[in-house]
Amino acid sequence: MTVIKLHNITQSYNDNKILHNINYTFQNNKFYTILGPSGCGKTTVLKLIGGFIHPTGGEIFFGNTKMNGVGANKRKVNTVFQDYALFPHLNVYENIAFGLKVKKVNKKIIDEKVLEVLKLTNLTEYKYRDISELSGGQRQRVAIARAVVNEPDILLLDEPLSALDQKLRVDMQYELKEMQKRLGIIFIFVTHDQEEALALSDEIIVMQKGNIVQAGTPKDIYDEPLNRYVADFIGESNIVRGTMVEDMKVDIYGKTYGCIDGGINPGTPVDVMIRPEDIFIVKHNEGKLNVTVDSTLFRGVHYEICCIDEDGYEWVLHSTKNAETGSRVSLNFEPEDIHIMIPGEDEDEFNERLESFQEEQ
Ligand SMILES: Nc1ncnc2c1ncn2[C@@H]1O[C@H](COP(=O)(O)OP(=O)(O)OP(=O)(O)O)[C@@H](O)[C@H]1O
Repeated sequence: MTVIKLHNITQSYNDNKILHNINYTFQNNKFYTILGPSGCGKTTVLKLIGGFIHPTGGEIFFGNTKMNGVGANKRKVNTVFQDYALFPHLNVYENIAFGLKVKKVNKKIIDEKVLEVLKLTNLTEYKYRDISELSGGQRQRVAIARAVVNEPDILLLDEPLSALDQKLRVDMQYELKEMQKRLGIIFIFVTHDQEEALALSDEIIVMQKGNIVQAGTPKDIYDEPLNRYVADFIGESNIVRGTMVEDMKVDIYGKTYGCIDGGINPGTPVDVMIRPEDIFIVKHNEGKLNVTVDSTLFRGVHYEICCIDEDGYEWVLHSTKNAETGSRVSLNFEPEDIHIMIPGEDEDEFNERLESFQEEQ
């Protein structure tokens, strides 16, 4: 059983520190997504696991074996890159068989293995097609087939769906998830697309400026983001300033609301998050907050309704029913849907939480 352990990993390029003390353990047979904005260090983590670069500090283990200094060709890891890097002069079969031929694997075994991955990736009927005659999604599948034919323990996927249109992207997401289950190996997928991360992952790792800020199941991260940065990155949210009044009571813009969080000193400034789908419209004066409907947008599965409260603050909610612009209504939300977060701007507090999170890993 392969487990990848990153222990106190740092990475610098020319004295420029890119990764700061990364600690994380990847378990076997799980789909991981590394999520974060451009330049936060996602690809650098993949390159370290793939053995394309070696860490400036810290240790990488595969199981009990220390992998620092072990080259990419000595690891049971394969990578699917954003641009697929297929051989344009070879057909589908030849592209997939290439690595096995180089290793001088017996022709009959190559044939068996290629046929098996063609089936796995739904490419059997395209076996002898030239790469130039394939769609983007089919090329993507060839790249994956070529990566898995060597039976790696770990598959690294660096933004592999970014070149596909939206519909194809969603289809490929289903296929990738299915493939990971069938192969039973570790998939580590890099993206800056939060919807993709939520749909695909068993675990999401959120990165910011070379640090892991939060890691957990999609539901954990969506429901309980550690701070404003994570909440903003994952899903849509109303994030407002508040102050803890006492356990299970928070002040938002001068009004006190019940919440389910405790253990934070009264008077502590906090960020408060309420997801748009957790806010409901009721009759004027009958809810927690009187507002005027400012604008509405039809988003297909729901209406996105923007309201302004009596103090001029904006609240966005999602509803299957539309509301009339200019109408005066009231908003309701439950105490368990008020999520309290420590403000990200408070550096000391933030670093303390970051350290305790990293220690837990
Ligand atoms: N070989 C290198 N030499 C110097 N700096 C590098 C090198 N490779 C990456 N960097 C820098 O390291 C930082 C992290 O890069 P990385 O590619 O890991 O980010 P990323 O999160 O994958 O970004 P993207 O989503 O844009 O691919 C960036 O600031 C990048 O400029």
